[in-house]
Amino acid sequence: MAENSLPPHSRRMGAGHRLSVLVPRPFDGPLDYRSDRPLAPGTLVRVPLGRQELTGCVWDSQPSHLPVDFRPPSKGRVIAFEKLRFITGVLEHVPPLPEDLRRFIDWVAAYGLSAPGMVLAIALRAPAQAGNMKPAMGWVRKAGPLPDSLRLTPARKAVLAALESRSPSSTAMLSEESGASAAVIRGLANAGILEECLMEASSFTERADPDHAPPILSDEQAEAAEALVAGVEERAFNVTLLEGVTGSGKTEVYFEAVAACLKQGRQVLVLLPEIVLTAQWTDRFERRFGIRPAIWHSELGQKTRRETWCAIAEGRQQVVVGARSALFLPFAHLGLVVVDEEHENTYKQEEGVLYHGRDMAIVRARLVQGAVILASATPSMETLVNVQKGRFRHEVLEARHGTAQMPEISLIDMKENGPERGQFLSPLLCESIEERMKAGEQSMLFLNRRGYAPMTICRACGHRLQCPHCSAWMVEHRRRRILACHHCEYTQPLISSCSACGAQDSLVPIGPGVERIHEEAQARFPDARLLSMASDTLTSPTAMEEAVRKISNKEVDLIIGTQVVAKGWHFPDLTLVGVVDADLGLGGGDLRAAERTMQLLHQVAGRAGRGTKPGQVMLQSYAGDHPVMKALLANDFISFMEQEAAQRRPGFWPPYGRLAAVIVSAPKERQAEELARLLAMHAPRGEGIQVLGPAPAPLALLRDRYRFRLLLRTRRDIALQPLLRRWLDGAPRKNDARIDVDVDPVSFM
Ligand SMILES: Nc1ncnc2c1ncn2[C@@H]1O[C@H](COP(=O)(O)OP(=O)(O)OP(=O)(O)O)[C@@H](O)[C@H]1O
Ligand SMILES: [Zn+2]
Repeated sequence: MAENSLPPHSRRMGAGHRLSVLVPRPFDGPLDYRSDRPLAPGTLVRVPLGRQELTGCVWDSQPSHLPVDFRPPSKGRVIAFEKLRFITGVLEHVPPLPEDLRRFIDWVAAYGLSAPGMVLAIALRAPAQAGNMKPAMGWVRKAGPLPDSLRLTPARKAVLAALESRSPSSTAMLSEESGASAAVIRGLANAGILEECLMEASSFTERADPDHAPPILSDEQAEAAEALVAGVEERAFNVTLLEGVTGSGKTEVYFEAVAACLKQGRQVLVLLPEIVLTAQWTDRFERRFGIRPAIWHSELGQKTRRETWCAIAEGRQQVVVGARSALFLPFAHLGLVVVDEEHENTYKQEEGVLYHGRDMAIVRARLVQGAVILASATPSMETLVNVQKGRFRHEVLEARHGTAQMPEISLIDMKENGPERGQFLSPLLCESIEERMKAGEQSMLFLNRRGYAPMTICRACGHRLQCPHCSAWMVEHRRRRILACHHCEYTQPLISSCSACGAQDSLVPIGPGVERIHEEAQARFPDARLLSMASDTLTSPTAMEEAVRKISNKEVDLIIGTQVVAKGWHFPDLTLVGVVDADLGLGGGDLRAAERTMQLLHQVAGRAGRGTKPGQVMLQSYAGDHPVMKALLANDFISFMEQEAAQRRPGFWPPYGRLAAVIVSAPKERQAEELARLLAMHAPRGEGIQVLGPAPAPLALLRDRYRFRLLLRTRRDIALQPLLRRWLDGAPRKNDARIDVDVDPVSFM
């Protein structure tokens, strides 16, 4: 190959080539290595770093692909070629990271001011473990287009034809299907027509059938589906909000767009806000398309993870459903991304590399000229504003599917009609549950709080049990017989005497968690069959599947759960939803507290009456006059969001302005505070730019670190990233003090 035709990432100099390699470590950009042959960008390589050896990726950062506003700083010192270390190996059998994924990684890093290597680490979680993978003996696929010079005997033709319908294939299967001998297959491999590959017997991927079992859509559904299909058929970037009341069939409708994408031979990614929802979703997918899709989330085993990763890179796996990290999969030809329940906060990654799954889904799709569908009954303010501005399209489903009606919502004023002391379920709510049980219908009690009681207090001295590492109360988990901090991993066994005054049996639980509601329900309805659903008791998709099965088979009368029960479930016999504490989310008063409470309560209310029987929702509240309660009772989401918008617009609060949180933390309070004050002194200034704080974070102590927060707020037309870079690059890096940046913060803790 002529020297000047080599790409710049592998320039030839002296003996070998200079390679740019991004490694999964928090550097500003890729590092330079030396290789004795040029390697294409995307190739996964093993490289030495200090005394370690890591898997990295040959990189081709092109800052010109990023908007000027958030280009990362250009690279500093160039190391002399002779001093570069050699790469130690190439992961020959692992597909390279495609260009659009590399650009996506650059984008996520630049937008969130994260180290690109740490973003790459998310994408490498599966293949990095594949370093030692060897091709499976006897598994083959076509190596590429057939050379013109190839002599095609009938036997060879038969082998290639058999591979059309099933690839990769084992030699034995191929020989059986084509009638050709193993020698013919070996001959093709020796001629370079077939290649051995990584696949194992279990990983043969079936094709989804877009016409397997299409539903009969209502007129309203058909119209929306048609628009979504058109979006896919454009083969250009576009975003549509599919807004439909709970139970309107949003899933069935966007399945039509999935079918259209499959017909084009392109891949589909569907994001769900909770892993536990995948079980019911994959069942529905299977009924519609005849096969199960690939599933992607953090709890997959290594083997499945590797196989799925390769199948997606090779384009064999057509549909993936998963958590936000699925955005970092190496799709060969992605055509459609669906973000179901787009308003959900769980799409925000809050640890490590911070990113918002919904927003990054849109970036990912734009890089591949794909379509995006955002589905929700209660779209986020961000999305609604994008619709208003004409950036997103909008399809609406106003009616529930079939004969199902929207549930009737009522409020129980706890000031007037509350329960007796020490209890949490009002007489009105209990009566309704009893009625439903008599009628053979199911009820659900919702309380967004895990454990038995959120706080434990000593009756003798007033001491409250607190986490020694965080400014948070210890939460009693009676079933597990522990006290747990919900902000760190600290737990301790239940104690019987006060840790402050030593008084015996003086500790009393304050307030309810789901476990306590379960206990109360058990006492009130001794004959009822109860089922608890909380994220700490139903941890795996399989446990969830079992719970769902029980509910669907009517082996349960009363479901008691935290927010996992609120999400997209469909239980036709569930007719009553009781919200134990409707005011719970309104405290704390962060920017989106009201919006979020509204969305959550609307969502949980939407579980009632989805079948033929009408549904009823009862909200226990002390704040009946609150706009959220009024909006829920009037079923008027639109006016509520308009009021919210009117409150946020003047102060340039998101989505009318931009926000980034800067969190300063240190093991000593004074250290953190000093650095935070210093930052405030050097804060960016200018018209439309404002810095709020520093103030102690609501979680002032977390994992033994004291925390202070600053908030940078700008007008929408001012980009945050360059301001943040200039501001924070100048900050002193002192001892153990740390500065974390959260662009577009969702949590204000
Ligand atoms: N056209 C249709 N034909 C047959 N069944 C349908 C049709 N549309 C919807 N359904 C069924 O109605 C139920 C509700 O639909 P779906 O779960 O898609 O609603 P949704 O809009 O996603 O609700 P939510 O926002 O509450 O999750 C499902 O069981 C679904 O299979
Ligand atoms: Zn803690």
